[in-house]
Amino acid sequence: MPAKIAIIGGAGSVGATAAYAILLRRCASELLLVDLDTEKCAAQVLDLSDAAFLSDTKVRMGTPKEAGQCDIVIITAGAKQRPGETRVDLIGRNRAILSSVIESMKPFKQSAILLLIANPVDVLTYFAQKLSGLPQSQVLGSGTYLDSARLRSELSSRLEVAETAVHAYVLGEHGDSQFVAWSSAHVANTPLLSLSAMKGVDKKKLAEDVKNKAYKIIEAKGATYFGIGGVAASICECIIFDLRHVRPLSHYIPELNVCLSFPVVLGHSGVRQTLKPPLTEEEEELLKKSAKEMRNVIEKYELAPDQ
Ligand SMILES: NC(=O)C1=CN([C@@H]2O[C@H](COP(=O)(O)OP(=O)(O)OC[C@H]3O[C@@H](n4cnc5c(N)ncnc54)[C@H](O)[C@@H]3O)[C@@H](O)[C@H]2O)C=CC1
Ligand SMILES: CC(=O)C(=O)O
Repeated sequence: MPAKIAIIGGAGSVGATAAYAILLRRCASELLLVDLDTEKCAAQVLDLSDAAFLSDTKVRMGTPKEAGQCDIVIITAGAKQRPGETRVDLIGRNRAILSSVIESMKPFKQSAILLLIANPVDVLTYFAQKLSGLPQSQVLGSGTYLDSARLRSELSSRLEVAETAVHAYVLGEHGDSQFVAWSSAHVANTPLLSLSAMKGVDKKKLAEDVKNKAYKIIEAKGATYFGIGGVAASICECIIFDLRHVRPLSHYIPELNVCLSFPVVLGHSGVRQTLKPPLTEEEEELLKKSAKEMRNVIEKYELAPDQ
């Protein structure tokens, strides 16, 4: 299995945790960590080498040019939220970092998949599509995969059903304008909202708790990284083994002219198909609102010089 994965921002908490998860899932032959902080990056490689006995993956430090020739390039480089900051508050800093890392990696291997994780992930996915010149289907963001995992975990414990049987998605922005597609959520084809275990559940509060989970973690420990590390490894596995799993990921939606999350079929060539679930009128309104917020940020930063 000759797949090569690079992580730009690999010395950071998310990059190193993603590296560890990828190593444990044995989905790459070679894993390259790239970071401006070369001293810390070298130390992360050394630390990860202590776990190498669990895996066949070779982990080493790499250059941006080498990363551009990898099968998957994960971008975690960027500032993280301080307590109280939103993801969108990071756009000025992270848009500039994104431009510089993409330029430094060019030319890309033609079939490379770019996986955006740095925040605000939907807007950065949109800009990465423009800046990289790669086909839109090959540039995707982790989007609401993490939020949907948080939702399913919460529902699974309330319903006392395994998470894999709970089909429920958080859609839209990976951020404050996200919403839960309650109307299409189901367990074994039984609409979720008709289940007796859902009676008395405050759906609004549950959705707010899911939305605010990152804020709660950041407030107490400064960053989130285990969940997203697992999400990154799962996305890589799906791409490398052409698994065609359906996952809610950020990708370009032509009719909205933004990147945000709907479920997609994910395979070796990236996003193969968008599967937009049926939405109620109210959910359609929430979707439009989320897209509008993304578009406003894009328009503000589209022509702005890097700062
Ligand atoms: N999409 C998601 O669900 C999640 C996204 N994140 C985002 O991931 C990003 C990274 O978070 P952490 O790893 O906690 O931050 P961190 O501060 O631990 O790591 C960021 C790394 O990026 C590196 N970096 C900065 N500029 C660079 C450049 N030009 N080239 C190469 N490396 C560069 C830094 O040296 C640092 O090692 C943040 O934007 C955060 O908001 C975090 C958790 C979940
Ligand atoms: C930080 C972030 O985006 C998250 O944990 O959802």
